Amino acid sequence: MDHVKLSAHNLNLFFGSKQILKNINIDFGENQITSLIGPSGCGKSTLLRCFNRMHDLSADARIEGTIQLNELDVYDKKNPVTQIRKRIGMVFQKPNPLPKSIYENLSYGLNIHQFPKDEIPGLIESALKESYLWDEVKDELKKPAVKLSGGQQQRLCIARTVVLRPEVILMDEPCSALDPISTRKIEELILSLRKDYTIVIVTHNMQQAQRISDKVAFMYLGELIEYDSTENIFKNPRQELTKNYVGGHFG
Ligand SMILES: Nc1ncnc2c1ncn2[C@@H]1O[C@H](COP(=O)(O)OP(=O)(O)OP(=O)(O)O)[C@@H](O)[C@H]1O
Repeated sequence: MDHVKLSAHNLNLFFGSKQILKNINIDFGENQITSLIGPSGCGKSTLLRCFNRMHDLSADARIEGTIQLNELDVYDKKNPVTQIRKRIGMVFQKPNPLPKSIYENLSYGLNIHQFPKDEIPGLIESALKESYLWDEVKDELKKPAVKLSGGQQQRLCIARTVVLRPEVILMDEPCSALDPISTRKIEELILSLRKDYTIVIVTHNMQQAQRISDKVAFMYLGELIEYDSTENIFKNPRQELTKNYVGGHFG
């Protein structure tokens, strides 16, 4: 791996007394797409949410171990969570645009982070182009975002993340609410974003994992069982559990 962008070391997570993540160690390479796969409830989303401190407000969540973004200790209380989330953005399962216009969905974060006012229109245009949405919305930027189709809303949510120029984008099953055509569009978009961002994506869709990822991490019951190139995970897994899962024998 050329350059490690994001990593977890000896990561344990407990909800109350129940241990959900067990000693996770993983390095994500810069400008790589990594899929997290595994049966329902194995902890994929919980792990993803650790990377940008989404558990901060869950009173019953306890995290041990470290997460690093380059040299930065993500859980060092000196680092405000808003800054962490600017650098490590997130896209959720269901498109969740703000109940505002298309334009305001993008200007919102830029204003919070005090980007210069005169740069905002240009940044919004670039983010919409980068997210394959510009041509469809350029003449109706004042339209309420909720009036877009589901697939367009998800591309808007991706644009809302990239407009802040993050380093990492976390995606939690971003296509699960979409039809096959919208899904393909988002997959193409994810592939095109790889040149600028490091992407970690939770997916249930094995074909999707094969189509878009450089590396795949297979989790089972809170443990990271195997982490390797996409080709090795699907064609030549080292672990019996991985083989059974990607072979469709359980999950
Ligand atoms: N806030 C919470 N409080 C307590 N338990 C939780 C909480 N969030 C998740 N869990 C539990 O943690 C475990 C892992 O859940 P998680 O959503 O990470 O799994 P997953 O692999 O992403 O599953 P799926 O593929 O179904 O989304 C499950 O047993 C779940 O019930």
